[in-house]
Amino acid sequence: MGCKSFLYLSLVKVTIKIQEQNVTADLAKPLDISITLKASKKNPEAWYLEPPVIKPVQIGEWVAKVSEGSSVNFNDIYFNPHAHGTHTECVGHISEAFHSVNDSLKKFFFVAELVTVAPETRGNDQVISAKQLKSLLNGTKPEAIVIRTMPNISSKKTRKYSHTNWPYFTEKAARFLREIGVKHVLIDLPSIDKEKDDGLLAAHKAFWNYPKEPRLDATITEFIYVSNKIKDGRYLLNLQIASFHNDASPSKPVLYKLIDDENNTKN
Ligand SMILES: N[C@@H](CC(=O)c1ccccc1NC=O)C(=O)O
Repeated sequence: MGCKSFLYLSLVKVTIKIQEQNVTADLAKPLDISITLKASKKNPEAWYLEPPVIKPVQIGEWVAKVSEGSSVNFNDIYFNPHAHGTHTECVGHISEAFHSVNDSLKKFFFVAELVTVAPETRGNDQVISAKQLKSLLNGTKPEAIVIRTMPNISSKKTRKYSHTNWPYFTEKAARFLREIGVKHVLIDLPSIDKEKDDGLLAAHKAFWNYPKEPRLDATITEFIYVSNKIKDGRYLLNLQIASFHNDASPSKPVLYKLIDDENNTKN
């Protein structure tokens, strides 16, 4: 019969225990901090690559596009996880030995601290320093940190970053995060390191403790975008990747506001 029933869930309250902390979040209100990958000039770019390509498979006369007579839309996608949008990487990004991010990230919910930082000027560079992170974290030692850099303009979602010398972490800043036990760093820049650093990757190495004792379970997520509507503070983070056997994968980090959070003074 024509009877349909819909259930509108306006509040989906979950309480989970993470690292001995009970946190309650409303899963009906996701705050998506990923950038949508598009095959257009509007997609962000870094590392000197052209935009991604999404195009129908073509075999002889057959074009896999419904509007061109195919029964299905069936696209090939060409993109680079590091250059074209939100992605999560593991130490395999800088190691001689192969490591897959799909083996590094085995849990998907974390308590995360969202902080906003205005990088400091050092010569011709803009840097995020250990002192700034220390002061923003104010003694908290989160499992994940989400960093929103200032100025936070929505053009970050479409910016062409190649040759722009974007702001980056000092080596000390990355080491500080490792030392306080942060496992997952998320940032709204193409890299936590300086664009042109002659292959030094000092912050990546410090964060992963590479090559001394590589932290195989630590990840770096780059190219996120955190709307100005989201306030600094503690959140439940759901960090999901596509299951690629590769050093990096496109990812979808989503924040959930915590309800009645006694440990959160900010939101
Ligand atoms: N900064 C490095 C290059 C680099 O880091 C890089 C190059 C291509 C694709 C990704 C890179 N790093 C990403 O985190 C260099 O100047 O050699």
